[in-house]
Amino acid sequence: MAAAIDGPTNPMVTPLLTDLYQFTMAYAYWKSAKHNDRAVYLFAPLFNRFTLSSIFDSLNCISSLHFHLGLLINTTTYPERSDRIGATRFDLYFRKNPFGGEYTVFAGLEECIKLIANFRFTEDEISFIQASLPSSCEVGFYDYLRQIDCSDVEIHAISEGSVVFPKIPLMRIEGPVAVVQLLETPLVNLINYASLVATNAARHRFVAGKSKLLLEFGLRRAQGPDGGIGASKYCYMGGFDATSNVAAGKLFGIPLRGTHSHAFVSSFMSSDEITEKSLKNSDGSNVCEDFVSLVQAWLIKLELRNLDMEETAYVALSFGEVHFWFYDVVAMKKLILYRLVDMVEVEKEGYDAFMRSQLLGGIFGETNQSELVAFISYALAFPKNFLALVDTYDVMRSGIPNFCAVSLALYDLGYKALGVRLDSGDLAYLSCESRKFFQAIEKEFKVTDFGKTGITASNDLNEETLDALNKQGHEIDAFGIGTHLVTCYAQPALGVVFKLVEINNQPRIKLSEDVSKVSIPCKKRCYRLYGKEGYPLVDIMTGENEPPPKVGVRILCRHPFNESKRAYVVPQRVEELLKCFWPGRSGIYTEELLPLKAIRERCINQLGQMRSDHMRRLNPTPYKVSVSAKLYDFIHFLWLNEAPVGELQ
Ligand SMILES: Nc1ncnc2c1ncn2[C@@H]1O[C@H](COP(=O)(O)OP(=O)(O)OP(=O)(O)O)[C@@H](O)[C@H]1O
Ligand SMILES: O=P(O)(O)OC[C@H]1O[C@H](OP(=O)(O)OP(=O)(O)O)[C@H](O)[C@@H]1O
Ligand SMILES: O=C(O)c1cccnc1
Ligand SMILES: [Mg+2]
Repeated sequence: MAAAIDGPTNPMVTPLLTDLYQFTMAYAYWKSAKHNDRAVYLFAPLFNRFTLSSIFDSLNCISSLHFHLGLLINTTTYPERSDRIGATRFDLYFRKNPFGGEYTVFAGLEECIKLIANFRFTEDEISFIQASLPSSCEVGFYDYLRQIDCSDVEIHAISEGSVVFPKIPLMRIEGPVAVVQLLETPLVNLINYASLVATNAARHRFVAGKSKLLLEFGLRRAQGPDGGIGASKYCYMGGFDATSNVAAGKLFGIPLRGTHSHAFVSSFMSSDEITEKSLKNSDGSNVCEDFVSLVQAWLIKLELRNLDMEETAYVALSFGEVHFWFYDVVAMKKLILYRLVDMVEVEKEGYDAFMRSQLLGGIFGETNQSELVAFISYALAFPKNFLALVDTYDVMRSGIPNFCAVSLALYDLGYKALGVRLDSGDLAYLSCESRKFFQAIEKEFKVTDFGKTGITASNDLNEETLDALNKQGHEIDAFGIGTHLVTCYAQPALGVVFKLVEINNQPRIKLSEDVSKVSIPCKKRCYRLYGKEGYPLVDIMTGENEPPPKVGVRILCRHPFNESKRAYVVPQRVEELLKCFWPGRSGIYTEELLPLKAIRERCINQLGQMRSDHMRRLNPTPYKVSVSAKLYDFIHFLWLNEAPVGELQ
């Protein structure tokens, strides 16, 4: 048995986190002594014995002997153990890939194992169940609940972070029927959103491209605290690089990233608010006593860069130690001059022209001074990590020049600014314009790599907008994505289901008018078959005791429900999908629960291995999910035997 496993991340995940009907069913199982029922209940009055026995001889889902005998062997109860003769088996799977895609990322397994490993009722919980069930329920049931745990339950599952497909069991849960029944709701709950949001993240990653930094910014818009924490964990698993969610950073070690908000920018009004203006050089060798003036000086220099150098008067300004010669003052606007005038000594010969120019206006004056002050304050607080939100007033007329002035001043002191965030407007256009501005500065002022200054974009981004941005061409390096990502706006739930596939070794099938809802019975083995080029070709389910597919040996893979769909596959690699993650009392080898980072790597690798036509957004090719010929025959035999024959009158 594995070492002690912590409880679920969310303390609300307890044995009570289930639907009432699981308790009423558990009571009814208990009342009819079926909760631990170990009978070999082999009864197939409608079955064609000859056919069934020949199918089962090889499939071995049920001992063929019993069918030869055609016996109803009556109930024998082994109340203390579930694994004597038979077991109850449920498959947890989904029927359709989300978001119109053809793949899903399996997530949430670790939390399931944490629940199972710690599954015990407290006295308080038992009292509550007792108060919630009809008073006619016998007290012996509560004694039964008192002693149950999951030591008799076995979990086989696909590794978390794997790319998975409809109908293939993600988990097989075996154990006493009453206990496993209680697990249905929490397990489905733990897998559903986790897999959905991990898939959503993977899809956003696919559109954004490998080289982009993806930041999950969804906490404020997530569906409650658990939605927010889960989103951060599973978006990271699905390929995001970092989160803004601090609690998730602490809980799971996810890298934290962030910028600042519009409120920070608009909270500043004047440079008087900056009381400490000094900033040390990055190497600590020197101190710039007035970083504010240095920035102001750079702003003026930047503005001049845009002006016609031939024109008008000559002015020389000096700000303390720093001297600038302006060949054009026409574009100087009132605002900035008013702000500067007390700091500026205008040399005699240029004075008149300088004052005249105040009235003329121009590009320079467009920058918003309170925004500049906000940027300066942020840079003084984080000189090594300066990143500015540049769309509070006007991106190109204010935010970008202000950012550049601050960054260039930082550069003078040996720091390199991280970049800007755009949070409104045409993100493609603004990113391209910003990039041009950065490149022009690199060229003109010989600032190494300034052209590569980072551009982060946010604002209601989703797969579609990422795709549109790609088509238009953009210069964005990082995307901050919230609402659409974490709420799974495009599809709010993944239809994960939990279906009984075998009880006491007897296969069960759930029929439906809708063929896609027919369950695949029996304890199964599942394999992924890889082709010559290294891509996964098909997933195949077989009966538990069928020989596994072999490398280089042709195997017939059949669509589980469509007779005409089948293909021979010669696998170059065979991977068994279901592994034991909770051995119950068998104590056999259990897969380790890997750290989140390792699961993320698995996820990224597996997504990278998929053939591109399965991954594309528009009309992706369905990945083939199949059954062996024997399992196919068995499913259909069982189907015919379970479905009543209609009568026409
Ligand atoms: N180039 C683009 N192509 C396609 N969609 C874009 C592009 N640029 C931005 N978008 C998207 O267009 C939408 C614009 O949102 P909205 O209409 O709220 O405007 P806004 O720029 O946010 O304005 P506001 O100043 O009111 O915040 C967002 O979802 C954004 O992601
Ligand atoms: O747009 P999302 O994908 O949800 O990304 C997160 C958003 O959250 C913040 O907005 P804020 O809460 O300030 O609201 P607003 O931008 O809608 O005004 C941020 O500026 C992003 O725009
Ligand atoms: O850090 C950010 O920029 C951020 C964080 C959460 C939401 N929006 C933006
Ligand atoms: Mg926004």
